[in-house]
Amino acid sequence: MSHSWLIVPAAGQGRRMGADKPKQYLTLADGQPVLAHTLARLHGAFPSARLVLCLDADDRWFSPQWVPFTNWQRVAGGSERMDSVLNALHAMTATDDDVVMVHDVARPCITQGDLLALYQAATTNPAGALLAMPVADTMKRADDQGLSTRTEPREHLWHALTPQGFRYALLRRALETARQRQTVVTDEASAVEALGESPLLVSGRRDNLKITHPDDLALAAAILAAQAVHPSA
Ligand SMILES: Nc1ccn([C@@H]2O[C@H](COP(=O)(O)OP(=O)(O)OP(=O)(O)O)[C@@H](O)[C@H]2O)c(=O)n1
Ligand SMILES: C[C@](O)(CO)[C@H](O)COP(=O)(O)O
Repeated sequence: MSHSWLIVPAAGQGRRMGADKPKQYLTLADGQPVLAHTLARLHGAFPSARLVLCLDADDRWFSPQWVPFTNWQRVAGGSERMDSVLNALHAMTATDDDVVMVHDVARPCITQGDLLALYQAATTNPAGALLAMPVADTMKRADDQGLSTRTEPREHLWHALTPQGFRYALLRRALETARQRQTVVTDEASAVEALGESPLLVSGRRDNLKITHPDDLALAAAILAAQAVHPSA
């Protein structure tokens, strides 16, 4: 019997946020931290999935009260995001064909529609799938002084988002290969592409914000409020 798995990398320090605690523990709305909102969204779409939560070994802010899943485990994060995800893969009792979706804890505005669309694509495409956003702005290449030196072609250029979903065996092989090659990848799809596979890009909502910089917190709160009024907007 195959199972669905969710890996949530939540072991980051939030350096770019510059707060007094990791950004996943900053209060977002309803007095709940970012982490609680993200896990609630994932649970709403996949209530029976198995959750593997990657937390820093020295995390002193986490509380299990924020985990709505019945079947879940925590694993220690690693030095890079990919190490945290690999630690999760090594701790899972998954079978090769289980579908594994990886979603940043820093993306609390993810919607049920996008989650289900990604799951469907990851299940039907052997090379997996990732939520992504076609680039809508003109893209500039800067020099070290911040001067625009070139405009990059934006045809077929996408912003990679999360979740990204793959069969367990492929994802584990891809990240272990990246580690053996001493390559640091910033998303799972990069590692799968390096094997010569082509994951499917699934066009996702533009409000699937990754909370990264200080002004992202208020923006994420505004998105959640707007989604509450217009759920399918
Ligand atoms: N060693 C790491 C680094 C990051 N992450 C997680 O990966 C996601 C995306 O990373 P990012 O937005 O860069 O978060 P941080 O690493 O916390 O941010 P920063 O780079 O500003 O420190 C986040 O949910 C973060 O918690 C992780 O689990 N393990
Ligand atoms: C996985 C990701 O969110 C896709 O855009 C992104 O690569 C994470 O990058 P970060 O530097 O770890 O935030």
